[in-house]
Amino acid sequence: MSTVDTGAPYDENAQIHLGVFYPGIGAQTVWEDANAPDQVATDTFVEVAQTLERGLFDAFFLGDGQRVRENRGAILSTDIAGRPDAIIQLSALAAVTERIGLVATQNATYNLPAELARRLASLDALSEGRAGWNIVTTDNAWTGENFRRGGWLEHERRYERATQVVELAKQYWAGQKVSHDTDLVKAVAQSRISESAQGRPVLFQAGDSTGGRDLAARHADVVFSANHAFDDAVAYARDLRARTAAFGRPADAVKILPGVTVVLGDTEAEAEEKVRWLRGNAHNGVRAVAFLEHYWGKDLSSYDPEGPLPDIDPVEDELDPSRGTLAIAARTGKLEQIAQWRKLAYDKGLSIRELVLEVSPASRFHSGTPAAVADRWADLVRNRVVDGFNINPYHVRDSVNDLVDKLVPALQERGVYRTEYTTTTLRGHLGLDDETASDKKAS
Ligand SMILES: Cc1cc2nc3c(=O)[nH]c(=O)nc-3n(C[C@H](O)[C@H](O)[C@H](O)COP(=O)(O)O)c2cc1C
Repeated sequence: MSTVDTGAPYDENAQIHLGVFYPGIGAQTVWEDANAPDQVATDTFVEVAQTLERGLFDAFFLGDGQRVRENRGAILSTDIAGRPDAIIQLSALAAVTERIGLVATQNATYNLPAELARRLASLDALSEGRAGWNIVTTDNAWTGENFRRGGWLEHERRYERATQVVELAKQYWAGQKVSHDTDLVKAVAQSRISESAQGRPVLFQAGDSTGGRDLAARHADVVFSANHAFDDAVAYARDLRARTAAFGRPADAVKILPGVTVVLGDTEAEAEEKVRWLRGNAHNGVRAVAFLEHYWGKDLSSYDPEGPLPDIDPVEDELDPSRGTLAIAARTGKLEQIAQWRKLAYDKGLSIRELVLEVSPASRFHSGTPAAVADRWADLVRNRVVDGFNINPYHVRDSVNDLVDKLVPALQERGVYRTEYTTTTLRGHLGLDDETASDKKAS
């Protein structure tokens, strides 16, 4: 029995829900490996989705980046360029899969509600009720420059707009007549979208601030959470469930799936060795200097990655929050952040590369033997700390195969994971209530 207070009761029969995600941008996946397929080819994602369906996964999930990050006028070396639009890519996958859910990340800052609702409903119809929308607000001004003619919305305004866009999408999906006119969104008319096998797309949410959590608590079915470490995950579950109850919903109405990278080995030592290799790969010398350049806003290529941190100060425009280079909490304190890094590097005698390895967010590894990871996860879902995980494979082929062939059987042995699909829709796989009726009442 549980002694952990997560805001939901211990459940001996809890089942784990699994998704696999690929970020729209970023360097969490090793694409350069000789055995890794092409990072944008349709065939690659057909292979992944079909493998995951064999592993009875709830969902295949794509992140979105409408403009890749830049560093000194060039695409940041860690970013993937040329990834197709998630909804279009998932529509192709709908044709070659039968059961797995298909979740598209789409931002609520730059999309128009009627058009977005229609595209998502189209994916839902094509896939016969397997679509999901991961609602994000997108925190950088580079994307803004491609839309809104260079305009950019402040953090709180982005969540105001996102709330309006989601509420409008729900109205369109419920077949309501829409009439909405604010300084952020104008929308009129009735949509001709028909209901899918699951009523409407499942709503995921990603974004960890108060505004993000409230949006999830109010409207989401699932949250793609950033809180994977045990204490953070417990605190997050309690917080989200209190917010959800405050919006008049059952406290645990929103499924919590943190993003993690799973590294499996036949022994603990082998798994640890793989983690070391992966971290080193993600933050080799060139990437470590590029990481710092992103904060300094200056060409640091003359600095030796194995040497000390630059002793020069960052340029002013990189301090502007609209640059989106830092997590929101750290944005106001860039100089302070750099001062902290200098102290850390000095105290521990770290080089640029070692420091970046130490402070970068690429540490959400859940690693070990399949049995050890399955034991840990069974404990977490039964204690209701999480409802499952959204896994970012570190390698397109090898790590996806490992999940399906090694981790899934270990979870099944522990009775926390399905042995066949018993439902046909994403809403069904996730065990979510049909909220379509309440959408209709609410609007
Ligand atoms: C786990 C996670 C995944 C995210 N994925 C995306 C993404 O694929 N595309 C995107 O534009 N923003 C993505 N975001 C960024 C959010 O949309 C948001 O802009 C950012 O987290 C800042 O908001 P916050 O302060 O509420 O966290 C993601 C955020 C989180 C926490």
